[in-house]
Amino acid sequence: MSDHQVGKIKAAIVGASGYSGEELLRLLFRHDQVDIVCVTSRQYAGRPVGDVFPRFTGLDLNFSSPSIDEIAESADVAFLALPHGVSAEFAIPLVEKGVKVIDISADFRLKSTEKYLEYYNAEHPAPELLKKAVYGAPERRKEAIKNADLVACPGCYPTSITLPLVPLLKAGLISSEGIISSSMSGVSGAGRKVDLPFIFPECNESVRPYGVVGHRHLPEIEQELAEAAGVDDVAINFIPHLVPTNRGIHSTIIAKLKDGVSADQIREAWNSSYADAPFVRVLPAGRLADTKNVTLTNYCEIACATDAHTGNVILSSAIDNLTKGAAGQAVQNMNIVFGFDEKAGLL
Ligand SMILES: NC(=O)C1=CN([C@@H]2O[C@H](COP(=O)(O)OP(=O)(O)OC[C@H]3O[C@@H](n4cnc5c(N)ncnc54)[C@H](OP(=O)(O)O)[C@@H]3O)[C@@H](O)[C@H]2O)C=CC1
Ligand SMILES: CC(=O)N[C@@H](CCC(=O)OP(=O)(O)O)C(=O)O
Repeated sequence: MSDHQVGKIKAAIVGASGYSGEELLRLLFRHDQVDIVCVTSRQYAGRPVGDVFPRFTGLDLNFSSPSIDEIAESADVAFLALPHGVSAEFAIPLVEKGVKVIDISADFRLKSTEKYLEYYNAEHPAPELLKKAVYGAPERRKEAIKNADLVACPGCYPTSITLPLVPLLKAGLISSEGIISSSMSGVSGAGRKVDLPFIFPECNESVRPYGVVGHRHLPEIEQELAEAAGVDDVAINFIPHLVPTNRGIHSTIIAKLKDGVSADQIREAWNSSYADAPFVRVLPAGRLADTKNVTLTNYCEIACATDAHTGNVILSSAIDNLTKGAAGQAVQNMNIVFGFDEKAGLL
């Protein structure tokens, strides 16, 4: 038994005043094996957490703005809930100082530095560290995550798209060509900031696509699908939409079925791939996924319908973008890294 299985670990939440940070607070406060020792925010440093998030009123914890050395001295694990680019600045020294890093940003998700430059308009800040980072999809990388010093948590849209598609590509039930995902996200996906297109009157009573060509999640999704299909490249259409809800992502994915493949075979492939995946819920025939059934949970529900008319399968998946799409998956990864029950703090 490792030391961590007998005692509590100390966690820092870096970027705790944002939406992913708030969700980490909610989940880690109720985690029996974790003590939150440090919650960072530049703008709210010195103020009680309950001042900024009234639902935490009464908790004896203040925001602070410590140096990276101070974070490393106080914590066994650091969750980075920071904008991409900034996250790497923290990850590099923290990993060097032996702190386990669970990064929620996009900085270490892409294996290709060329793709990072193309989609994030910046040279990758730490190509050497990128080689050590493990893409933290617990359903397919659990063994690698166990030994990781740096876990790159998958993006929210990519989580909702890869969970239904990967087992089907691996089993050769669908073609890797011509996949389309039309996905919808609640407004918290854009972060906790004041920005005109995201204020209430602009989003309410509105459904709008954005980033329909070349969204920054595209190379991440394609990287994971190509690996599953066992090919060098996969090209998909990914069409995100902003919808007037606070939380939740729904993806409707269309893929070409291989000859003779039935909906039952699709569900069988999912059930067998996800037999040991506590947070994937395969829905029975006749049901499709619904964000309201996963809100504030770490579940991803997946469902399918086959269409004999076109020979396509229509996949439907739903997650809470802040839980399975961000903080919940991060806690799931922390549980795996430290040898805790994968579900701890998440049910
Ligand atoms: N929202 C979502 O649904 C998802 C978000 N993510 C990713 O998680 C990360 C956080 O996202 P989200 O919670 O939405 O973001 P928010 O904008 O809500 O919060 C960002 C946090 O980072 C802190 N911060 C910003 N700039 C700096 C800086 N230069 N130095 C130190 N701290 C800084 C802010 O605190 P302060 O300004 O007070 O210092 C704040 O706590 C991003 O990389 C995002 O892409 C991933 C999956 C889903
Ligand atoms: C609604 C909205 O704006 N969503 C964000 C994605 C959410 C997010 O932060 O993406 P990561 O998972 O990469 O961190 C976007 O489209 O860029």
